[in-house]
Order: sequence, then structure tokens, then C-alpha cells
Amino acid sequence: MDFPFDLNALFPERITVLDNSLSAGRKAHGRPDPLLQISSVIDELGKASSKAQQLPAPITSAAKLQANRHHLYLLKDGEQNGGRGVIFGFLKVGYKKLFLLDQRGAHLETEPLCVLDFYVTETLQRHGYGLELFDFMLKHKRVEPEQMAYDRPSPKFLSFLEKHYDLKNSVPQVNNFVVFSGFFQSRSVVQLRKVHPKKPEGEIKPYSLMEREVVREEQRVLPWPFVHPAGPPHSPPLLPSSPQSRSLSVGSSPSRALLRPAAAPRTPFSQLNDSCRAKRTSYQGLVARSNLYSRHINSRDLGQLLVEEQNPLKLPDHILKARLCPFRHVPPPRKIMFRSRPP
Ligand SMILES: CC(=O)SCCNC(=O)CCNC(=O)[C@H](O)C(C)(C)COP(=O)(O)OP(=O)(O)OC[C@H]1O[C@@H](n2cnc3c(N)ncnc32)[C@H](O)[C@@H]1OP(=O)(O)O
Repeated sequence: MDFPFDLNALFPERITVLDNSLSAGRKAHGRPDPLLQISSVIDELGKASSKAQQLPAPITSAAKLQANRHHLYLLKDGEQNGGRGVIFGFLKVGYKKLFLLDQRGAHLETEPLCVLDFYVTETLQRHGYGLELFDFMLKHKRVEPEQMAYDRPSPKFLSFLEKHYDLKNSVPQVNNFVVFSGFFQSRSVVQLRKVHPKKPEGEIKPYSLMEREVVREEQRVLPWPFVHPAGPPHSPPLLPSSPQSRSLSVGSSPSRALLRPAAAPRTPFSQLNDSCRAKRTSYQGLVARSNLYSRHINSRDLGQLLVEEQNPLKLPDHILKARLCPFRHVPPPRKIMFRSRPP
């Protein structure tokens, strides 16, 4: 990817690490970094990456990088474009608080380093540049690939991880993050903490809502049974057949299938995707839904809920209430206290 300015002046090294200051470290010829040019490089790369991944909007931009404590690794070749250089690709990582399930299905609170976005320009893919970026990041962050979490990795990225790092056995999750079996063995690194089953009452948030999700949240249709003819103004629904409506976090409603795009030609990658999805949907869908309800109902009710899911009319009132507004705080019935008046 080339630009109408000298990339070598902006990014003196072959791989540059950018943080929220958008500064490339060394100042070009003693001048402050030209922020506008650096921003336009990041924005263009973000757009190209989102297009390559068929995301509805870029998840990487200069503004987002400034607003978060992420690191972006930029790979360039300084010789091309008449000596002004071209950008080959980028990798964005950052720490995220995630609730993850270990191999035994126990909920753990973790804060691993996550791969959030990764892109090598189309004509240069499969030339080893992705590996060069990834290896650089691993050394810079002093982390092993199995200690990281991957935000909805694309089939190409999954293939990349398997080929270069032998990462293939993922532990199914109810959110969009993928972790591999070694993840839960390196406990000290990922700071695992068992999540207490009884959480204090509070606002209920969707499970690990992340950037990719936020982009989709803005465009998604509310799932059954929360569909309402007059939806909230900030959630304009996408047509079910829209190519942009990629599947949301696993474990939403029974009508999720309706939100999927019209059947596309099947490729080995889509089959891989489908098999991953199938593994997660049945049991984990229930776990995800139970997460939404569990603050309002006890474990006996939960069992009943899971069994009677297909027939919501049979559910007791308080469960129905919890189902109808899972994202809203439903206060428990207030205790009426009778106090005797002071004499
Ligand atoms: C969490 C996330 O960021 S998910 C988003 C990941 N990004 C994308 O999917 C965007 C499009 N893809 C890309 O930009 C690149 O393919 C990347 C970043 C995934 C990998 O970068 P590359 O420079 O191609 O990787 P590199 O050359 O080091 O490794 C090649 C291996 O990656 C995988 N790979 C890369 N491109 C492809 C492809 N088009 N088809 C299938 N596998 C691919 C393969 O395992 C390949 O090995 P192989 O050629 O022997 O089959």
C-alpha cells in the first residue's frame, strides 16, 4: 500500500510500534511526527483490513488507536515506490478483560493479550510478512502464542496460527474470542480468576462486548424474543440477507439462523467456520443465555428454563420477566419493613 508522502520519514524502522500517542518514536528530521499523515496511513490500513474481513466498518483507525491502550505494529518496505516506501501490513494487539470457559467449562476472569486486527495487503499474502509481524510482536510483548486470545480469527488467520505455531485445539467459548488448549496451563501469565457464580446485582452487559461486537451491535437486529416493532433508534436493523450481517456472539436466540446471510458458495474455509460454530452453538448457546438470566433466577429455575426453552409460555412469571428484558436491571421484590414509630 503506497501513499503520496515519504513513509521512511514517518516510520524509520522496518517495523514500527505505535501506541495511543501515534508517535513513531524517533522524530522525523527533528520535527514532530506529522500526525495527519500517520493517521491517514492507519485509517487506510483499517479500511483495507475491514474490507478483507468483510466487516461492516473498520475496527482499526487512528481515532480508535488514540482512544485505547493498544499497540499497532506496522511493517513497511522502505525501498519501493521510488524510495518512499510501501506498507506491507499491520498487527494490532491489546489487553482485554475476558470471561472465558476452561476445558471443564468453569468460568474464569482473565486479562490476556489479544490479537484484535491483523492484515497483510492482498498481493503480498503468503510471503511470510504476517509471520514477520507476528514474531516481532511476540518478542516485543514477551508472550507465547498460546497465551494469547484471538478476537474472531478469520479462516486465513486460523490457518496461519496452525501452520506457524501449531495452534489447532481451541477451547470453545461463548464469546467471539478463541483460545487454545495451552492457554489455561499458563495461569500466572493470563491472570486467571474464578468467577463467583453469584454476582452482585447490577446492569447486565452482553458477554465480553468488544470492538468487533460494537461495530455489529450498531447494525444488528434484536434477537428473539426481544424483537420489537419500534426498536431503539441507535440499533437500525440490517436486512436478514445483508452481506454485512455476520453472525453475532454465539448463544443468542433461537432465531439467530434467520439473521445469517443468504447461503454463500461453500469453501473449505466456510466448512471450517461452520464446524466451529456447530460445536459452540448447542450447549454453549444455553450457557450464554443462562448467563443473561442467572442474575435473576436461581439454579433450579435455570434448569427449568433450559428444559422448557422451547415453550416459553410455561415459564414462571419472574423468569419470563428476566427473559423479556435481559439487558436491563430487574430489581428483586422489595422487602417491606414495618418499623415501630419512636415514642
Ligand atoms: C483477530 C484477527 O485479526 S482476524 C483477521 C485476520 N486477517 C485477515 O483475515 C485479513 C486477510 N488475511 C491476511 O491479511 C493474511 O492472510 C494474514 C494476516 C492472516 C496472514 O498474513 P500472511 O503474510 O499471508 O502470512 P504468512 O505468509 O506469514 O503465512 C502464510 C500462512 O498463512 C495462512 N494464509 C495466509 N493467506 C492465506 C490464504 N489466502 N488462504 C489460506 N491460508 C492463508 C496459511 O496458513 C499460509 O500458509 P500456506 O501458504 O503454507 O498455506
